[in-house]
Amino acid sequence: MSLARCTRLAHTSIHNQRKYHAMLSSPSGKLPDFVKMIEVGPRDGLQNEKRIVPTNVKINFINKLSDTGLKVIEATSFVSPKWVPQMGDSSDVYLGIEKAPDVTYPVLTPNVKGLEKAIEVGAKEVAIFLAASNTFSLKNINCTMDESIKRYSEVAEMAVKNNIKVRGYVSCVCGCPYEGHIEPSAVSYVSSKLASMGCYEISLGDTIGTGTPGSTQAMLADVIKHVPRENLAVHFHNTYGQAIVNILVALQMGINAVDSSVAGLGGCPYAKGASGNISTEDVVYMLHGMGISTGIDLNKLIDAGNYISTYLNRTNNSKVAFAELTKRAETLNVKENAAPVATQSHSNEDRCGAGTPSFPVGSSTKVSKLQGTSI
Ligand SMILES: CC(C)(COP(=O)([O-])OP(=O)([O-])OC[C@H]1O[C@@H](n2cnc3c(N)ncnc32)[C@H](O)[C@@H]1OP(=O)([O-])[O-])[C@@H](O)C(=O)NCCC(=O)NCCSC(=O)C[C@@](C)(O)CC(=O)[O-]
Repeated sequence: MSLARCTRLAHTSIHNQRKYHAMLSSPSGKLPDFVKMIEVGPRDGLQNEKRIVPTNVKINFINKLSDTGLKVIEATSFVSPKWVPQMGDSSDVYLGIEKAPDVTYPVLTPNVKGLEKAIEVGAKEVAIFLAASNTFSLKNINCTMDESIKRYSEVAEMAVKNNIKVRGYVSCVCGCPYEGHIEPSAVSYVSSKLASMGCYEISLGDTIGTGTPGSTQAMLADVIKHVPRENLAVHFHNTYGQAIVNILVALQMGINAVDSSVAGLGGCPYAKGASGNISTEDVVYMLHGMGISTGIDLNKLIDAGNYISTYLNRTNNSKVAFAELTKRAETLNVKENAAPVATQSHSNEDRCGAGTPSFPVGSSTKVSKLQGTSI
């Protein structure tokens, strides 16, 4: 995306974007000029949904995301449907999506069985997921950290033999829902293991969103001693509203890959109380406003987030999408016909509660009128 277009969407002049870019570059390094966004909405975003989302809705959602300029979209997970029923249609979803040639569609594989299924449908990239907490590991994948390292070594080896790229996740990098504080050294230990298994990128997951700029910096400073920052990504849930500032800290520390979820969808079924990921729209808005390009069309991203929020009948948890959709509604003068605009909610209870309105409340005609309106 051109700098001029970034400017229009970010409401900031090019002059100011350059100024902010220079000002916010930390003493230890310059802010990146480009950030790779990894969209995890179709997997992390939907896995916690109690009501099964129809396969065709998942496919439409991913197809819309493929048209936004995103280069990485985590499509689904080949986990046990007994553990995560929402992902039970992973093969149909993967086979049903239109795969853009310049986009990769990684899938989660918790064991060899999952990898075999991923190979069957022709997946080119898989993700394996370790935790920096033993208790979380037991709750999430039914084995200890040590057992999971052994299990994933087999998965990674088999993937590499099949020319499949492997991405790694570490959960609980800033805290565990069961054990509380997690030492940065535990995160570094697990990250090093993933690197030695051949993961080309390791995504550091603040699963329950308790990290602050301080704990994020301490954790990253330790991990960077063991794994090159070029091979790291960050993955923040926004439970405590800290995700966007934690991402800025990560960028200042030289990390240039960020996971996020449109409309702030998400949550881990085995991390009670954890809310959605930071919304992709909010991250992209911040990045463009600082003169950092992403290649993403923010308008199309908002449309994709609006599509899935409307389907789920949920409040759109992206502040940026909410603001821009409100503006679109005003421009189209449809406001008087719509029910009151939903207030933003960030609690998991609200997100899961039936009847929480998405934006805007009203007929699908009104919603579709708002799609694609330029900002
Ligand atoms: C790992 C297991 C399978 C162990 O679960 P288990 O019960 O110990 O496994 P099992 O081998 O005893 O198998 C149990 C049943 O599941 C079947 N099964 C077994 N594996 C598969 C498979 N791959 N695909 C389909 N079916 C499978 C297997 O065939 C068997 O079926 P049965 O014989 O009873 O009919 C299970 O615990 C599991 O699937 N866990 C995944 C949980 C999950 O998806 N969590 C969310 C993703 S992680 C996350 O969100 C965090 C992250 C990545 O976003 C970063 C962050 O924010 O922290």
